[in-house]
Formats: sequence, C-alpha cells, structure tokens
Amino acid sequence: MANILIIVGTESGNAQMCADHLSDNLPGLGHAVEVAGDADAGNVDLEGRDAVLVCTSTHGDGELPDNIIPLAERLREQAPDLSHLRYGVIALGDQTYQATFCKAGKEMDALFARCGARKVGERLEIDACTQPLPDEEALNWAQEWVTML
Ligand SMILES: Cc1cc2nc3c(=O)[nH]c(=O)nc-3n(C[C@H](O)[C@H](O)[C@H](O)COP(=O)(O)O)c2cc1C
Repeated sequence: MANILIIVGTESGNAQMCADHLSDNLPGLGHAVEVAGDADAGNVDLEGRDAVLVCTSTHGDGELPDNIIPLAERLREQAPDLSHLRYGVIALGDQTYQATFCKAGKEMDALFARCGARKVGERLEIDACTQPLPDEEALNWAQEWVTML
C-alpha cells in the first residue's frame, strides 16, 4: 500500500476536481490518499512523505497557479533533499496555448527532479480542448501509476 500526498495547483477548480476524484477512488485499491488543496499546497511537509502526486494546471501565459507558487519557490530557493521521495505529475492545460502547454506541470516536474526526487511513470498532460472529463483521464492514469510505486 502506498501513502500518497496529492498536491493541487489550481485557479478554477479542475485540478482540485481531479485530485478529489483520485482521493475518492484510490483508497478502494488499497492506497491511503491525502489532498493538499488550495490553502495547503504551499506549506506541505515533504520530509515525512514517500509518494507525492503533483496535480496542477497552467494559467496566465504559462504560469503556475497562485496557490502552488510558494511550494515552487521553496523548492527553487532551498533545494531540499527529496531523494527519499517518489513523485508523479498530472498537468492540466490547453493545447491552444501551444508554447506554454502544461508549462506549470513541466516546471513542477523539473523542480522535484532537481531536488533528487525519483519520478515514477511519465507525466500525464490533460488537454482541456479535447478532454471534457479530466477527472476520468486522471483516474485512469493514476490506476496505472500506483502499480509502479
Ligand atoms: C486565463 C487562462 C490562461 C491559461 N493559460 C494556459 C497556458 O498558458 N498553458 C496551458 O497549457 N493552459 C492554459 N490554460 C488552460 C488551463 O490550464 C486549463 O483550462 C485547466 O483545465 C484549468 O485548470 P484549473 O481549473 O485547475 O485551474 C489557461 C486557462 C485560462 C483560463
């Protein structure tokens, strides 16, 4: 059984909806899930964790959602040793933004890697333009992801 912390970066709720769907369904597969949403994402304690799933959208012109910026800054400036951590990334975006498609998810992915965390699976990129059910796509991906932990 994995003990998973989902860290949400969201502006308008889609990433939160995906995280909530995972937290409703993954325990049925034998995994413990905790969600750090809007207010909590910046302050998460990563020391006592072994598996993290970053679930973030991209806003503005390729920017991070406001609520996850404090975590990104902490990782960038303090570069904590996260070699004990396994992580995955669900990036929500929209392909019509082309050059900045899922840029926030890519940025969080790079920050965790730079701190020594071990990536599990390939990053999921959900395109709002073609996917009306992001929570279903996230759950399909996560059901595979947990088997690799
Ligand atoms: C004002 C605005 C700017 C956006 N900028 C980007 C972007 O630069 N790149 C991208 O891939 N998606 C972009 N998106 C699409 C969002 O990431 C996508 O709609 C996502 O599902 C929103 O998730 P959220 O509700 O969790 O914030 C933008 C959406 C809005 C409304």
